[in-house]
Amino acid sequence: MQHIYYEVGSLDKKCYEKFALTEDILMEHAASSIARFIEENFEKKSSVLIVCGPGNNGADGLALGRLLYKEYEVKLYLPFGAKSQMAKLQKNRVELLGLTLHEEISESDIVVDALFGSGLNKDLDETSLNIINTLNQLNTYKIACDIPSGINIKGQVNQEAFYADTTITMGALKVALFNDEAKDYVGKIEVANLGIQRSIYEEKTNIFLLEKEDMNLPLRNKKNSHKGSFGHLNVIAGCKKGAGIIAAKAAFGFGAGLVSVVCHEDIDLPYHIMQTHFLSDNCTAIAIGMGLGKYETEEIKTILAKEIPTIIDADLFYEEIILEKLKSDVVLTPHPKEFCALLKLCEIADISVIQLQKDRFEYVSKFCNKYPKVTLLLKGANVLIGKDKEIYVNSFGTSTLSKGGSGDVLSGLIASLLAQSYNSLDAAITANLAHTLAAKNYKKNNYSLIPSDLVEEVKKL
Ligand SMILES: NC(=O)C1=CN([C@@H]2O[C@H](COP(=O)(O)OP(=O)(O)OC[C@H]3O[C@@H](n4cnc5c(N)ncnc54)[C@H](O)[C@@H]3O)[C@@H](O)[C@H]2O)[C@@H](O)CC1
Ligand SMILES: Nc1ncnc2c1ncn2[C@@H]1O[C@H](COP(=O)(O)OP(=O)(O)O)[C@@H](O)[C@H]1O
Ligand SMILES: [K+]
Repeated sequence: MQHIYYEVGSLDKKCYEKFALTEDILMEHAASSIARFIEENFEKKSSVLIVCGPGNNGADGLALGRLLYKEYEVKLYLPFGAKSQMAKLQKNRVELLGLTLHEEISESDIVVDALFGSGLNKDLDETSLNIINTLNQLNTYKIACDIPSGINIKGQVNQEAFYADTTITMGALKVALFNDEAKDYVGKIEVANLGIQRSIYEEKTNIFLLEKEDMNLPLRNKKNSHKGSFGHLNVIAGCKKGAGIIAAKAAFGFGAGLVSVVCHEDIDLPYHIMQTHFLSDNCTAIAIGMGLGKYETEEIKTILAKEIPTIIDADLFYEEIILEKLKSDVVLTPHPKEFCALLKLCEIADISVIQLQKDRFEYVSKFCNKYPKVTLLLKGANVLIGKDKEIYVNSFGTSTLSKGGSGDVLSGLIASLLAQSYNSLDAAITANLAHTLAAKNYKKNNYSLIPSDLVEEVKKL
């Protein structure tokens, strides 16, 4: 797991005050990291266009130009001149070196966007917008310095932003890089060391980026076992029975010893999945909500009142009957529209999906502050898993998963781990990693995935 921060100003301050490092030293390291990336990936003499803004992001770009000068064909473009102290200092240095400034954008092998970084604090004016649009049209390798210009500190893209192939971010990972709106722009993310090791630069945080190593698959080590050793999941199937069946199949493939679908009407199920009309006596986890539609309220209430590990999905996020359950340890897996309905139901906020997507981290925090026992998994391009004060980010997902039924597979995977006695947070983290990594491993075209393909890939992890 890596740390993620809302802002790194306080970490920079620690460097100045505690380690007597200066802004100049930090900046030199920031620029060196980008220079190293270019030297490792591009031949000498390649042309590098560096677009520098008026503040310290631009100053990073100017310092980079100085570091590459002579070995590479450096083209510095400063559309707004140098305004911050550091930008003026760096501009003076490049001028003393004999570097001339360019007056316009031209085709180059590499483009470095050092226009705006964490200081973007207002809408882009026409000139900046034109620059970003022109850069985006260039057919070259694109590197963003710290953060693609046009993305603000919350990760919102309110007009347009620079489409980076790689973002080299300074010091530590920032929340802004992981908002869904930023995902198409950031490309591959690398962290630049600012003069001390990252482990010293960083402080305690409540936000974490999940890595493959955080996935703890339900591998079986015990030899003396039987099916009952791996739990019995009950999936409650409603009017859209397919959803429950997909979840049940995913759960079985992910290790639950027994899986039953609870349904009043007779349904066609694979032979290894059982049907029952009521909850099983030995049930160790419940999955409810997917494809539920209208269901007998009293019956749902009775099921939710059971002290059995439960995952709630889909249709139930619109129903008041879940409110009582939110006081307990339960897993919720809403997509953005369902989460908006839930926020309203809980009287936390009455917002649109667009508003939610602008501030995903904030609303997950608000919800988890109010319901600290709940494990909340907010679906999206980057999934956020919130529990009490902590948020875990999974950025492995791809649009391969944008298909009906993908969410049902995820519910099944989480439910399977709950049935196998994982705690709620561990179940959500491992199942979500498995879900996204399975989709990543899928080799056919990225438009073609169906739920059963996803389950097959999960089996191969
Ligand atoms: N603080 C530090 O120690 C370090 C900072 N570094 C760099 O410094 C950057 C932050 O620098 P700054 O705080 O100077 O901020 P920026 O350089 O990101 O932007 C601030 C400048 O842009 C202008 N501006 C903001 N929004 C605008 C808009 N929409 N249209 C036109 N102009 C706009 C502001 O008026 C100001 O002149 C980081 O992103 C990083 O690249 C790095 O050098 C590493 C060390
Ligand atoms: N573009 C994307 N990038 C990453 N993950 C995605 C993307 N689109 C969808 N997903 C994932 O696919 C799943 C879709 O779930 P959901 O919308 O509930 O589907 P359904 O209810 O039809 O099964 C979620 O886990 C979501 O995070
Ligand atoms: K930038």
